[in-house]
Amino acid sequence: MQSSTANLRNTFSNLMDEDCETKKRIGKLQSLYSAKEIKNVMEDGELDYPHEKSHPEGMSFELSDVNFSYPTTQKKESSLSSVNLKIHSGSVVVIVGSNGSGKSTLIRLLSRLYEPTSWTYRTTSLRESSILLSQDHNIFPMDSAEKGGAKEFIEKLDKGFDTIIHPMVAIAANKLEHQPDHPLQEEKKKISKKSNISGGEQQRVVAARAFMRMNSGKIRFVAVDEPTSALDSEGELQLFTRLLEAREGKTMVFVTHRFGYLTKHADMIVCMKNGTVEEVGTHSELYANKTGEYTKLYNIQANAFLADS
Ligand SMILES: Nc1ncnc2c1ncn2[C@@H]1O[C@H](COP(=O)(O)OP(=O)(O)OP(=O)(O)O)[C@@H](O)[C@H]1O
Repeated sequence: MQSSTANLRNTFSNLMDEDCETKKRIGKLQSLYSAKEIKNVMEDGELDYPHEKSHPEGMSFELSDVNFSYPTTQKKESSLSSVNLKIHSGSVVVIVGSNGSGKSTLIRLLSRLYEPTSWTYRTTSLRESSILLSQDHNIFPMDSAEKGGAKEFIEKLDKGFDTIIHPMVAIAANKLEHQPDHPLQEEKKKISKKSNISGGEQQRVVAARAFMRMNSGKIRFVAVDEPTSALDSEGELQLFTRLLEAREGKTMVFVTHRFGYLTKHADMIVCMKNGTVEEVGTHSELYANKTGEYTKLYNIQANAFLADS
């Protein structure tokens, strides 16, 4: 089993220019970096992510020679190999690539679902400043909002916004079947039945929750891993439009298989292949390379569309 050898740095140049004391502390942490990396010990950062007033821009990232293997993997190859990438503050970035090329792994590392070996900022503080919309989600009761495209279908449910979508109490109580006196048993009885909603409707609820979190004013990074795989075309367009409308002061990174609206609006497209960054550029820059990976993937979709019409 190969251990995680991610080497990921998050740089906040504006902050470093602004705040001398912070700069000194970051310098101290960075001087410790190599030693920690050798021991492969994850240390949480010491700093809170800066408040919106002192740091109104989106997060910026710099990945320097990042290698990453999942702790549980049986595979010899790393999921990411020698990834170098700069993501500028406030930019909209789209990650594309074929299945298994490393797109989700990259966005998970940026969102710190998996830990690199060293980091400057406190995990909890970074999480307060980030949102990840992904395919793997839990739906919590009561989440709803118009921007996520969930309002219309929620209003049609028998109990509307009072509907409990996933009775988490019931799930927890299932583990307590041999403890009849446990207080959760009472809660379980109160929940009559689970309300089934479709995959696309679930994605709308998850998106709605993300918009609710954006209202906190703390969000500086929005990571979106294929949140629209089950949405219809209209729902997808609406969601992307609303996310892009909310982009001010935020860096947004999307993973998608669908070319079109998002790739056209991206400040930067990252095209992955076999765990490496194959190409980086705008749509027109990448499409100018007629033998490139991006052009190949784009043409497969464009040709399929033409064949259908
Ligand atoms: N949780 C995991 N544990 C072990 N290996 C994983 C895990 N998730 C992904 N991998 C492996 O890491 C590599 C990159 O996977 P990743 O999910 O990042 O690709 P992707 O480009 O997002 O693929 P897709 O387009 O199919 O979603 C693949 O070889 C995959 O099998």
